[in-house]
Amino acid sequence: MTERRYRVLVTDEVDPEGVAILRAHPDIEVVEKPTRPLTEVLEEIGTYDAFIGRSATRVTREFLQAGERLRIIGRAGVGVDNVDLPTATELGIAVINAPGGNTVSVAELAFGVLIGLARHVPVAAESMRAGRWDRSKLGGIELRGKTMAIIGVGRIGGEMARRARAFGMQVIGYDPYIAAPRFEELAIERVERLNEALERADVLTVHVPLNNETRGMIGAPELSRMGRQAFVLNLARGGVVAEDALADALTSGRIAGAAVDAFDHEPLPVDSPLRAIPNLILTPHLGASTTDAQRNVAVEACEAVRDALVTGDLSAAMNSSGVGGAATRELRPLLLLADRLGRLGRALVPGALSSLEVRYTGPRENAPRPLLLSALQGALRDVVERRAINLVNAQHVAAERGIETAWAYVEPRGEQGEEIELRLEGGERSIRVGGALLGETHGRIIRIGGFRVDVAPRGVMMVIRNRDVPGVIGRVGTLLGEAGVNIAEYHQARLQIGGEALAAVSVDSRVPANVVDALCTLSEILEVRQVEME
Ligand SMILES: NC(=O)c1ccc[n+]([C@@H]2O[C@H](COP(=O)([O-])OP(=O)(O)OC[C@H]3O[C@@H](n4cnc5c(N)ncnc54)[C@H](O)[C@@H]3O)[C@@H](O)[C@H]2O)c1
Ligand SMILES: O=C(O)CC[C@@H](O)C(=O)O
Repeated sequence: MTERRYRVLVTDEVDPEGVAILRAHPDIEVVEKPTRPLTEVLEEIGTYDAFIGRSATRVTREFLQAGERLRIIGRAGVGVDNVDLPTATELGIAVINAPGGNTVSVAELAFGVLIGLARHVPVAAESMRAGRWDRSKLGGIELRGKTMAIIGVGRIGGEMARRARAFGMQVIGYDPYIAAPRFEELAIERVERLNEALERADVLTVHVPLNNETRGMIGAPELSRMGRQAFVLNLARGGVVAEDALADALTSGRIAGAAVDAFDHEPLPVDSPLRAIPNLILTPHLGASTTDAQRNVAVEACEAVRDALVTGDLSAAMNSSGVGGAATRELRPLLLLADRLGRLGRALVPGALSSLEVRYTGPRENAPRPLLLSALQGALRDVVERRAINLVNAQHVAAERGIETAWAYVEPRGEQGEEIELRLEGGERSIRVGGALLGETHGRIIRIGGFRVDVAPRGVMMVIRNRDVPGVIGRVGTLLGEAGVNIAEYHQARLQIGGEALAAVSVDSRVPANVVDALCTLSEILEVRQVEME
């Protein structure tokens, strides 16, 4: 059997339908293991190119550093609070999650536990199992007419709003990062202050990611603003609602009930005081645990990891500095051209690079930033030791080396096509190199310094500065021919007759050092550089 190129470790019981997508690819070898302690994973993670898991495995700095070959972390789910994102970005490891696949499952469970609280379903079921008939003790309330306050009006928050309206509830929402039209579309009354949401809520439900801003956002002071009739739902992450404060509010009767699906420490310790509170419904992080959601997120994550590994498509990566999304796929020919221009410019500015600027002219206003990253990727590809440079860590690597970066967008004039210009500075030198896109797919190098050229960025490119005297092209051609180097394109440009000239020569293989030396000894040659374009 031929060896497969990429090894992927899959753990945490990712749905088989997703894993089958990886197995079906001839270049991918899949190893599936159950969830294990970190120490065991660390022993072998160095042999894998990608890892896919759910929330149970913590992808720490140590994990990422031990993964010497790791290029992709796939998360079959939404929250990536179990992944050390800054370290992944620093090391150029793309983090890909599966947003959206489990949204409805979480919202449905939230309504399940909410009705459970409103109608005492768990207590009633337990009392029946115990042989009792507690009908008079278990009177509930309707949801109709009550106010649901949604904290975080993203995907799950939006589905909560739709369901709440179907129940005849009033819906208010707090999310400072979401623009007004989404509130209008979901018929959610927007509140500007968290306190207003707390004071008006009969049901408070949190659907925010766990981060420094949201950790503990519902603590004792917030709970004290709520009505005694209120329910609190946390199906987001442990820590968004402070567990101790929630326990106090429930046991003191400050609020009527709560449901929690995600905890500070998972699994929840056996002796956790939360387990003993009667008006608290606990579920063991079940929000996404439906066959539908698991299939959706597994397929989404595995497809994206396969594409990232095999084709280098990082458009689904959440840490590719804003380069994610379908738009990136459209930008591919431009990204490739920017990378090649970065390589070319770098070869012409020896020594440490101090700045790189990108100017893009064309119709795509979103292009300059990704093009800058791609140009950096090309320019810095030899400076990162152990790891490859890519769109994920390009900006980080540049900042680490003190390289100033900038980009600019220029509106095209008339029939002008798409063009990229890079300006690189380092040591005593600075250079402008330019390229254009032909027919939306093929990049050409069109400018090197002050010279207009027209050559495809392929194979190996030689940039030869020479004096404009007769016979140079012949002599260069002869030396290359004698060395068995085939010339694909030769573009000679000059600024004035008899002045300085420049040749952009595309060749099919690298030119041996002794041939470059021989070229440099020709009296009319001023400088020879070669750049690997592939
Ligand atoms: N229980 C589960 O099994 C389960 C499953 C899926 C997701 N989750 C959790 O639910 C969270 C939400 O998922 P989603 O898909 O809706 O994410 P999302 O990114 O679509 O929505 C999150 C929303 O929170 C908002 N937000 C961020 N910080 C905020 C703040 N300080 N105040 C108010 N709003 C803020 C954002 O603007 C965004 O609209 C995830 O981050 C994850 O942690 C849990
Ligand atoms: O691993 C799981 O299934 C839970 C995932 C869920 O919390 C998420 O953030 O998507």
